[in-house]
Amino acid sequence: MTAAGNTGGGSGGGTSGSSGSSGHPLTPDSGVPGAKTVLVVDDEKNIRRALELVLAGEGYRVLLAENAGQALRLLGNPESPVDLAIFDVKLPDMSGLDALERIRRDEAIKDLPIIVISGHATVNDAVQAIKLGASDFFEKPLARERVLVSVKNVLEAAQTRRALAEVTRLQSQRYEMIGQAPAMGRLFHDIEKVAPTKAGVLITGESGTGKELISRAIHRLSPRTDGPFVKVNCAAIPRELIESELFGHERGAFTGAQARKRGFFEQAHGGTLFLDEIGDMDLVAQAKVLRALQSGEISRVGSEHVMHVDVRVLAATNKDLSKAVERQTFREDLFFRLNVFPIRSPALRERVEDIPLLAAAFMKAFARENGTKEKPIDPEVVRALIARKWPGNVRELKNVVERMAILSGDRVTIADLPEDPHESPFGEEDAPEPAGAESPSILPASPEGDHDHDEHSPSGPPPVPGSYMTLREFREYSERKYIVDTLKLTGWNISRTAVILGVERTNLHKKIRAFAIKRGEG
Ligand SMILES: Nc1ncnc2c1ncn2[C@@H]1O[C@H](COP(=O)(O)OP(=O)(O)OP(=O)(O)O)[C@@H](O)[C@H]1O
Repeated sequence: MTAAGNTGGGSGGGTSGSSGSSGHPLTPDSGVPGAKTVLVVDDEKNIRRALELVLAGEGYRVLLAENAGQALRLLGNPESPVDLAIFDVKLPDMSGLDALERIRRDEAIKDLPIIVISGHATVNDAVQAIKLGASDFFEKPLARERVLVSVKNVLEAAQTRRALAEVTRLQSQRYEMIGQAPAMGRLFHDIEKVAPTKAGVLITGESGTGKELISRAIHRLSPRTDGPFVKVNCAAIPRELIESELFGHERGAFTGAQARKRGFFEQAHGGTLFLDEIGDMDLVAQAKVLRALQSGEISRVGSEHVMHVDVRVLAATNKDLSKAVERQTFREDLFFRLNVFPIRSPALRERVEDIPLLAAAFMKAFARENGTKEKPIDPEVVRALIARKWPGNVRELKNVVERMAILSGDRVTIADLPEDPHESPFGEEDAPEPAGAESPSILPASPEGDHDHDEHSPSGPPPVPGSYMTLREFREYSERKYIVDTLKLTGWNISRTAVILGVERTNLHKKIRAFAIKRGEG
């Protein structure tokens, strides 16, 4: 299809379906149930008309606008939601890119998928469009197949994003935790299985990975949900007080015991007791906890009276308790009692694909809690967040997002990102890989200097407007550069790079081979 080949009647600001263009092989059909609505914004009547025919012929409902103002009015109409917009760059009242920027700032339509088209594309336009989150960019004359494939792909991707967002919403509600990574799927599965039982659960994982949230989810989804949830931080209680804190005391039981006190076991009766940092509990207290768990009976310090308590105990630690058992600083019998059902809370670096979701959720929560406007986070920032190593895990990510929410202007840009305090002074290449993370794997470097790059090869010099590069060459150049930049950002780690780029690892390997990317280049 070329615009020049189509003439005729599409008037600006209308809906298709009435156009009976003679000679076109496909019949426009706006009456398909559930048809997706595409808004075409172009000041050239021929282009509007041509796109209308092609899209309506495939069963899309088509809206037309001849300038940005008209388009924004149509997009603002909640009665007639638009699923995808195709914007020309050059419009009479405002550039299509400025309109795109406006859309991205409008809460109601900010996620609208947009394809940008241009009659005289410059490299800058293409870069700007992609930066503003355009899903595709192509130049006129428009090829029919190219348009249809792009529209179909963009709509499908948007549908997948929406489905994922819905799953996230439901999961966040059920578990009050966010996570789409396979490791989180396994975790949610374990929570579902163990919650209805009375089994002891030992939750292990690094600091800030969500161990407390897991224990709360288990309690909430258990038959004890209406009972109390009592959290005890074993590391924070002085050794000489732990017994009276756990089991309570009678008035005058020891110096300073001025009133009778109920202990945590008693408070948790009918509910759940969460013993956090259990690895820090000393051996004397461990023996008492074990006895309470075995018999279900406790006595307050200074009392002979035995009380029966019905408590489910969950425990968490960021230490390796089996090692503590070997060193005899943790009782083996208590370890087995607690560890009936072990759950491991995955580190953030094992689920980097969750970082965009978590960052967006923390931004939303921060705005809600502080009564401020939710600020969009630039994709560049999200990519940089994914590339970090996060020894402090989700807690650290949350702190960074909140800090950026405070410091940034209207939107969070890369300038708002605080320096990474854990950055290796030796540079990313030499930085040690965290345990469990994949070691950098990249294709073997080809011998130095064995690639002759012609001026417009994808790895050639950076293009500037006027360098007479075709759009295809520009696309390849940009794609290659982006892959190399992302590899650098992740310390040449293929898995993380693949996650950031949203491609399969095997696909990334293919691209690396196709573009002859060498480890460490750039
Ligand atoms: N999957 C998640 N979704 C949303 N927020 C999370 C998630 N995991 C952790 N957080 C948030 O990160 C912070 C730390 O979580 P939490 O206290 O549960 O971690 P922890 O493993 O118990 O930490 P510690 O070992 O230091 O006690 C909290 O603010 C929590 O809300």
